[in-house]
Amino acid sequence: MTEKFSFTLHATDGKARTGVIHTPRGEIRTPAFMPVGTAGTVKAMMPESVAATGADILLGNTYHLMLRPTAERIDRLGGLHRFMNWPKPILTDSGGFQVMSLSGLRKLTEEGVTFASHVDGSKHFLSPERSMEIQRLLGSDIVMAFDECPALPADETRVAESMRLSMRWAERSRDAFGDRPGHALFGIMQGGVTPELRAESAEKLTEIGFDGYAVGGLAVGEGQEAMFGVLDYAPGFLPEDRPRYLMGVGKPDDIVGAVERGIDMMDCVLPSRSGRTGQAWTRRGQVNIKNARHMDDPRPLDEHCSCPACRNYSRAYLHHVFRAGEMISGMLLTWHNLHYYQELMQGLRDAIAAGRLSAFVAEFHALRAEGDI
Ligand SMILES: CNc1nc2cc3c(=O)[nH]c(N)nc3c(CCc3ccccc3)c2[nH]1
Ligand SMILES: [Zn+2]
Repeated sequence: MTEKFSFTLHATDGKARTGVIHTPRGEIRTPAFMPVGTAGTVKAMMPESVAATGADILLGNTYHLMLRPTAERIDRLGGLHRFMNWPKPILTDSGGFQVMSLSGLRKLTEEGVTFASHVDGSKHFLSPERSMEIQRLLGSDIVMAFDECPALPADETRVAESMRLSMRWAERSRDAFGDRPGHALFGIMQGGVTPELRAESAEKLTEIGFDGYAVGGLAVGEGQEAMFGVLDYAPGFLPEDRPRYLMGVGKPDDIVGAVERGIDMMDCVLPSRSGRTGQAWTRRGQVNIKNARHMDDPRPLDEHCSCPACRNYSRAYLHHVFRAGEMISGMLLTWHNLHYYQELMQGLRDAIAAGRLSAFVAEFHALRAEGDI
């Protein structure tokens, strides 16, 4: 068990890397997929079940938790790990992204952002300093700098101004974070789809110095082609001995493409959110279990999958409980999707370690039929 935060690279295959992030609360195998536990829970999952899928770390949200039950209350109750019964590492976002996408009535200044809670309309304020304090009260192991992610489409001038504000906020985040052994602070690169702006952002972050670096400002509607276009160069602008975290990504083929381009960590609500709507992700593509053609199908979702949903239930049963609106439906599909995502990550880690990533990626695409299976 280590008392400090460090990243060990074990192998590379092209631009792809595999390694381990060491934290006092445990190891994170990379490339890693991090399930999102927004309000202190991965929806429809017990923490033990999330751990059983193979997740080494999960995400919490400063924005949601500061509104309800508040960071001060969670601190008084022993911190977020104790509160939500998840003893392994937790990464929390800094809140700015969620303010812009969720809250009402906002005012953005150099100082920070004031906004109305989407829960009860009450007024709140976030700044680099306040975000660092909230994430410290929550006790998260990996803290994200407070940034601004511009809504797309945005013209280059707006993207440049927003990125430069985020870089000034990154410096204030670093200063406010202070020296916290065993806890990490990650900077977030912005700059839209403009290489020069991405380079300027990476330079500034590297100069300030962070324990890890996120590629922000993507997965906001730009589409996979534009996202991969940025990922063809942006990760390479970041220090290669530190973890690189692509925020908000994504579908299985987004994840494979991001890992090929040098990304080490990813998060997405997709496997849990789509699981609750009956959308299953499998090695052969997507299954919409609510489709009538599954009504009499005795086969499992995926005969190769070892998750509880695939081991113990038929497509017919899953179809039935979704149609009947039974709670077990979201539980089983979420478990399956998170299990599938973790199996995909294990496959990527093994392939990179064995120097056979291109063969793995070719097989990944060959197996995936288009549309519903
Ligand atoms: C879905 N697409 C998506 N693009 C993102 C861009 C950014 C960005 O540029 N800056 C920050 N700070 N966060 C972003 C997020 C939220 C990721 C998250 C959610 C929940 C918990 C912990 C972390 C994004 N999510
Ligand atoms: Zn399964």
